[in-house]
Amino acid sequence: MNKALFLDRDGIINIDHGYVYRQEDFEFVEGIFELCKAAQRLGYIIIVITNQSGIGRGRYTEEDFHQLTHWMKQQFTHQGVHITDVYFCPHHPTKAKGNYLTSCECRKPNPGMVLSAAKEHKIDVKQSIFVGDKISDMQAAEAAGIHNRVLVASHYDDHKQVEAQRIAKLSDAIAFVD
Ligand SMILES: O=P(O)(O)OC[C@@H](O)[C@H]1O[C@@H](OP(=O)(O)O)[C@@H](O)[C@@H](O)[C@@H]1O
Ligand SMILES: [Mg+2]
Ligand SMILES: [Zn+2]
Repeated sequence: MNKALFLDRDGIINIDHGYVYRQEDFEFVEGIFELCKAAQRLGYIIIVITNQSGIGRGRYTEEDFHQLTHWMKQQFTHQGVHITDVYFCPHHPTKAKGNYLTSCECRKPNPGMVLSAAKEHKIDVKQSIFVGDKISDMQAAEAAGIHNRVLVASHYDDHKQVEAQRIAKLSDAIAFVD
């Protein structure tokens, strides 16, 4: 069984400027490469779990997302970090168009993407860690059975009750990877 570092994307890997889909708007968060390198050294595989309702909302296309993802993975490769897989949810239950308008199992706070990743990559969730910036990340992680949950402070934190280890900035997450 593998253990994984699950990473949210917007707000954790890159600064969440709102529905980012172009390289020029993709700004890496300070400390992300160091966090990934530390996790890799300890034997974690790295999986990205991201809601991309911008696709369903018609702001950008799946092709735009895949192009940006390809580029993002290259940047990690240049830093010596291998991203094993990227899971995304293009849906939204009320704001999306056409077939994207659905209450799916993959959109966080639902655990669908984490569960698919666990199955496809033989991941033991109990040995894994999820780092996110929204309560919905922590809810998805909890529902998937991940105990080691780290919530990085962001303007999204509405201080709802959620069991997570709260940290001020991404670089503090390294302490929870062991
Ligand atoms: O943080 P992750 O899961 O990687 O991605 C979140 C994004 O898809 C977007 O999610 C949106 O929320 P809604 O999807 O509209 O609720 C907003 O928060 C956007 O600012 C944000 O860019
Ligand atoms: Mg986020
Ligand atoms: Zn979905």
